[in-house]
Amino acid sequence: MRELWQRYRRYRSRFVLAVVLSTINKVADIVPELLIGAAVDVVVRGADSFVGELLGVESRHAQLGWLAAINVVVWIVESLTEYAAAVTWRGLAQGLQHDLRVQAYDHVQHLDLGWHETRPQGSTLATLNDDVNQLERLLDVGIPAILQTALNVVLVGAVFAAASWELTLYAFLPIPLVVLGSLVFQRRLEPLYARVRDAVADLSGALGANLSGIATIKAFTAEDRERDRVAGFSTAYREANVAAIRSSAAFVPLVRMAILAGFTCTLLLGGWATLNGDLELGLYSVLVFMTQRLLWPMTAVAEVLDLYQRGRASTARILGLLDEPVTVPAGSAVLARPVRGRVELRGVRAGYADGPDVLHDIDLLVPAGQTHAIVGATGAGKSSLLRLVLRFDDPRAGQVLLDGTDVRDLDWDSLRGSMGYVAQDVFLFSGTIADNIAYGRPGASTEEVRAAAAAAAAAAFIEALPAGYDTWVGERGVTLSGGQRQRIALARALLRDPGVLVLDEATSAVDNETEAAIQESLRRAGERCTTIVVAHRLSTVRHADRIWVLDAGRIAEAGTHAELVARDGLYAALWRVQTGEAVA
Ligand SMILES: Nc1ncnc2c1ncn2[C@@H]1O[C@H](COP(=O)(O)OP(=O)(O)OP(=O)(O)O)[C@@H](O)[C@H]1O
Repeated sequence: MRELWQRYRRYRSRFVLAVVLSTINKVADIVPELLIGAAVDVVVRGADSFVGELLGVESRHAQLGWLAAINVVVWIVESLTEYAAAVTWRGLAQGLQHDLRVQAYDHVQHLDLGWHETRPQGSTLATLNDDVNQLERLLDVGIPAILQTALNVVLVGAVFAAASWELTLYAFLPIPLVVLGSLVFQRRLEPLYARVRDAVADLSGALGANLSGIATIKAFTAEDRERDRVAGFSTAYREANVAAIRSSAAFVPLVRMAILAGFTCTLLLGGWATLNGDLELGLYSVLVFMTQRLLWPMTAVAEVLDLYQRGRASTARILGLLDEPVTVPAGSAVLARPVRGRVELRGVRAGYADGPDVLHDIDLLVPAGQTHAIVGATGAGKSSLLRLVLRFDDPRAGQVLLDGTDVRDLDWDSLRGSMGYVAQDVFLFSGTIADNIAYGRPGASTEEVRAAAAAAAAAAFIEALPAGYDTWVGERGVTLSGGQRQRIALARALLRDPGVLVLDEATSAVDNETEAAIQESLRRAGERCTTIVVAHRLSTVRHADRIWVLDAGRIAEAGTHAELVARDGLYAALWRVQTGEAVA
């Protein structure tokens, strides 16, 4: 909470305003009870009553009239401040939750790809959604309730103290008990709620993953198994909640017993004091009412505590997410545009997390404007190499350079802004085909989008669709075939007019004829940009200026297609297998 207070300074004034409004509201809320006492006092003591002496009015009727008038004013003030306080607290809660969510999301976007790959998506989603909502509830309901309870104690305490020190002592007797109980419960509840939050993250993680993999689940008739697995996570969530509820629910009866003691003392001792003439009847009635007002809200303390603990656990998770370090931070160097597109890897060694090296001693140069291919067996490290060029990861040793500058020194706009990338598994956003192509360069004209589609050999199939470029494609482009999606992704990359085009199996799902068409337009586009292609199908890359053959993370050989075939090494063997000249 302290961290929130420090991070979000701009909300402080609104917070203070909300506190002031709630305070006025609480004062106005207590006054009518004082007025009851004053009314009793008027009826019993007439001209000598407190109100009569205060206002200098003798008639009981007139005194009661004054009380009624004051009552009306107080009620109006109470209603207005109630409204204003609610709007302010809610505005604060909404504003803060919005800021936190957007900030946390933005931070998550900047976390390196490795972080995303090792953390279940659902868990991040749970933090961005549920945890932020939980915090909103704490600010919206919890904090005002805590404040109201505290104000209650202070204001009612003041009235009691003015009336009788003895009674104050008895009426307030339960409060230390309640506070002590709260502290004990809070300590017990904290780990329970942390468990609830973890359980909900696991549950959404499983749900998210299963929905993404629904086709696989169906294909393996794993529906029952998956239902049981989700049920397992749901059970863990339920049990975590039940444990927390059991503890927090035990709190209310404890508070009730404490209240009973306080109330009985005020009722009895106050009554006896009134009978003995030590306490005015009006004051006695006020005190009895006030004890109720003081003590009953204490039963809600448990609920508020509940909210507070949940809110705290959630806040810890959100702030934890915000504190995740960005391990691949942007540099600040800016490249002159247009970039030339010279890509070089010098003595690069790379791997993932704590795992072994997957690339060793890579020295590779792609001169500006050339098309180079990277081939090799599956798992040889081709995609890992491309990831270094895009700087999704940093190498463990060595350097990756673009136009002679270490990519670690470049700002994202210079580095990724000058690259066009088509990933192995294409991701299309929910939107039209035109939107998806234009994603490569927001603000591109319709003509430019169409030209890019033509260059990716996608124009014909798009125009044959009933809605053409306005065809809606789902989040994963589910309404399109694999080859169609690849071509849209290619158009999206080409529209950027990139200095370096990075293609990871970008045409693996299209037929030979379409691939030939794409090759042709890439050759034309390639005149302007450097192209780095990863492909299994060697016919895709045979015209490349240079082909690098990776074997178990090392460069085994390099050269043109003709050179490599003549060399009769690894590439030649692969080529023979693929062209059917050799039987593997
Ligand atoms: N995100 C990752 N985290 C950890 N290890 C990874 C990750 N991606 C790849 N690897 C490992 O790195 C090695 C090289 O994988 P990479 O994907 O670069 O190979 P590839 O040549 O592109 O294979 P393919 O042709 O099958 O796409 C493999 O042993 C793989 O297990």
